Amino acid sequence: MYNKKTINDIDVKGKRVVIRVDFNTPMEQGEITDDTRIRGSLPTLKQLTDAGAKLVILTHLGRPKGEVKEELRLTAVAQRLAELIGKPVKKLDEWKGKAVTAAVNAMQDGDIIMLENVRFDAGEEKNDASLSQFFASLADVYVNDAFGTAHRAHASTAGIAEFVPVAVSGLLMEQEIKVLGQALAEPSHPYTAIIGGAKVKDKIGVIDKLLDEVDHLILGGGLSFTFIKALGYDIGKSLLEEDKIELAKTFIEKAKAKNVQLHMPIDAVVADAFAADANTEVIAIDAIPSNMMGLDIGPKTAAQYANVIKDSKLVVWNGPMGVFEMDAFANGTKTVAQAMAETEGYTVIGGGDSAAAVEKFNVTDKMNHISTGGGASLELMEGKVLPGIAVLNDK
Ligand SMILES: Nc1ncnc2c1ncn2[C@@H]1O[C@H](COP(=O)(O)OP(=O)(O)O)[C@@H](O)[C@H]1O
Ligand SMILES: O=C(OP(=O)(O)O)[C@H](O)COP(=O)(O)O
Repeated sequence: MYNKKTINDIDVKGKRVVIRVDFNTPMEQGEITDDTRIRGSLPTLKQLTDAGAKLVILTHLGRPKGEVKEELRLTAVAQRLAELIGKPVKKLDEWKGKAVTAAVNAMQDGDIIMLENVRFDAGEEKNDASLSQFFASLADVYVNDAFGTAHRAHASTAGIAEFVPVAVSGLLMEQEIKVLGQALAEPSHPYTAIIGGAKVKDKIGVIDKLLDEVDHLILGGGLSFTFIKALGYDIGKSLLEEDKIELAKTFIEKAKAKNVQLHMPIDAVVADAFAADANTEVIAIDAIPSNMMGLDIGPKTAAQYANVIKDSKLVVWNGPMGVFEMDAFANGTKTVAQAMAETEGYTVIGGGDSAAAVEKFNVTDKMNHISTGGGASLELMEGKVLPGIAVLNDK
């Protein structure tokens, strides 16, 4: 698949190493609720500072869309990293400009600086060349350890590599490519994929490829409502990606043609508001009232899904079954997580929120691989080129 140079192939002593990580951690009211992604890059960061690099860390948090959003500053993230790595992490309030250059120029070997959220700059997601060049001006070496963002061609994940002579992968990136590649190269059967969550636009495309591979496809979470709508049911105020309904219809047909068992919710927990204290009801999927929204799969659906998972030899899960962050809508995700913990099949979880769910339900240790990337792991499975990996130097 990929055979990229890593930090083990280079000497970093005294060098300015700009490293892109994915510290897009789930947060609630300014507090980090799951630090899996920070812990995931610790081995890379430790190895680099222990070797005497001057580490300049870049990451995004959330989707601020090119504007400074106070609640998406990296203060809490830098603080958590400092605790975990046991060294000071100097967090800057800017991501570019003279103050950043001056701070980097003043670094000693082994120092760590984190720049402010790179998505505060509109140039980041546009892969703007001048922003890439600015990031590159801070670097003797570029390292990409942001597997979770490797499917994005942004200034800090891809553009920068064009302007730095040495661009290598971090240890997390290397590990993710290896483990996912091995699990999916010759999948064991029955092979089950579970797709849920809220990023419908990003994730629906992978279903096409999955239908060529899997025996069972389980749909849940916000994504499933576009399919339920495609079947002709009323979904009330549930999450809908209107312009993907036709695509969903083609996938339902393809599943039939390919003899793939497509599992969709038969019941749902509906609510009158997107809130922890909303009025809720468990209802059959063909009876969602027009003023309610589906925020979790129902208990009958969850039990069915658990049975399929238990009989599978390989299960790949991306995207929660409901709004598990709120207890009223957590049961579907919890049942699926527990079934994943109990199955004898090989289990792969992908995505920041899915990893957080597994952690919340205390079954992290029971999973075979928890990928830090949701969309990225799906695109890797689809066989797409991931720009954040493609730009790195070959061995
Ligand atoms: N029925 C639903 N309606 C709205 N949001 C949902 C629903 N089910 C799940 N979600 C939300 O989806 C989010 C995770 O989606 P996504 O980012 O696609 O997953 P991941 O981070 O694991 O890749 C969670 O925060 C969860 O609250
Ligand atoms: O959380 C992420 O992806 P994921 O939800 O697919 O796991 C990554 O940080 C990428 O974020 P993005 O989907 O806003 O580009």
